[in-house]
Amino acid sequence: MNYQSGFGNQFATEAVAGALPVGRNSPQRAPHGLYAELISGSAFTAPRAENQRSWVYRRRPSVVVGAFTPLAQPWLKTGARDGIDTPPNPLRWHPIEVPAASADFVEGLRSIALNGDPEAQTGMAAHLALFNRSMDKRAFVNADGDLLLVPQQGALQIRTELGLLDVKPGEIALLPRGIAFSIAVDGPTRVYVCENYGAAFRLPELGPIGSNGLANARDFLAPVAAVDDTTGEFEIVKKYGGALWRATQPHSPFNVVAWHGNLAPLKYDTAHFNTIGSISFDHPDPSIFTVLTSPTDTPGTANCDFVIFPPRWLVAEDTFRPPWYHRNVMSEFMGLVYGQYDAKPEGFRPGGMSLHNGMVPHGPDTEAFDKASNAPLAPHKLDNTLAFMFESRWRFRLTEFALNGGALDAAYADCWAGLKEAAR
Ligand SMILES: O=C(O)Cc1cc(O)ccc1O
Ligand SMILES: [Fe+2]
Repeated sequence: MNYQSGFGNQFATEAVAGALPVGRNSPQRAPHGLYAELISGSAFTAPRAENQRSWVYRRRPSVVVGAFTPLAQPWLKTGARDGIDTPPNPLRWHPIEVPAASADFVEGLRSIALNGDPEAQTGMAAHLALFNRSMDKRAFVNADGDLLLVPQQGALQIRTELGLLDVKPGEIALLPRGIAFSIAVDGPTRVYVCENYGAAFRLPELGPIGSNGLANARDFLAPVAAVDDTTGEFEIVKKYGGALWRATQPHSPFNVVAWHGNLAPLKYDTAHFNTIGSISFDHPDPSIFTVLTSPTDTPGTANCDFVIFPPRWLVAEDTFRPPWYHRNVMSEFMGLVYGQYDAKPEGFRPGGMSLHNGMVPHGPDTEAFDKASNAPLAPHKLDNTLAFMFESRWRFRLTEFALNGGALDAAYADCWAGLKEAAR
């Protein structure tokens, strides 16, 4: 696979020599008779640092498509309005198996936790995608939000309008809103999905960390142009205002021969994350593990932070090293790609999920507490592990599927029952 590197870079790529106009975006006649089309990911007048747009040069413009009609997908929910009243308990789910019945990415989406409202361009959703079939002559366009895919089981071959991305567990994909894509898989596949209705994800500020560290811009990879010249009818599935719609068109939507700009799908390998931690004492706030952030208008208060807990050394002296007991104003949806999470060594399983909504107390289970309270404080490597968190300023409301679909761990709170009262 061939990629171009750099978060937010101004990329330029052509699958056919000479297809990209030089020195202008919209010549009177684009090269090779292609159509020039602009896709903007920010308001025209957004500040330069946040301005995102790409020019695509395609065999036919996207406007050549039939009328959209409703498409039922009863498991896919949108915004706080589609959630149900959610108890202020710590919540955890066992891994949900990929059903044997044939399903592609769109059919396999199962919404779990919701907040905000895409009409107001605020909030996010956490979904699972449980599927086993490749999308065939079918593309998905999400106009409601950007998608952040965190594959947990099975690799993804993603074809987008701008080219191809191969993404396997341990890596993530960021698919901007409004850009068509299609996903091919080899077998049963489980993906955690963050649908971000708010401001586009960006790299966090580094403050005193300096000019390097955490996720480095150059490790984000964008595709090169890869035109799909297959003929015949294509189905376009569009998520628009919380509903799915379908239309057909007589050609592939992946008919882009060349493109340039900084609005692009990206992949990132979390193995490249430069993890920073305490080299003196105390367990730091998990914000040091932020890979990407979707800010709100309130400084430092994210619509969504994507945070990872990667392999790392623990060396802090006279310190309880796992997370402390806490309750936070922010809401925390977590998943586990592989290995063990130090606060919950047994009950939180790869493919599982947890939700600790704003001001819901949580922290290490009894086993983790006892172990960490008595462990010799030699340097210790937390290895072969990758947990992550979608952290939001907005409380999550669960779907009926999440709360009553059978995967909820009814005994979760028991993991703290063994914590003894301190002597009086
Ligand atoms: O609750 C969790 O497991 C996530 C988390 C991890 C951490 O190291 C500190 C705070 C926090 O919310
Ligand atoms: Fe937490």
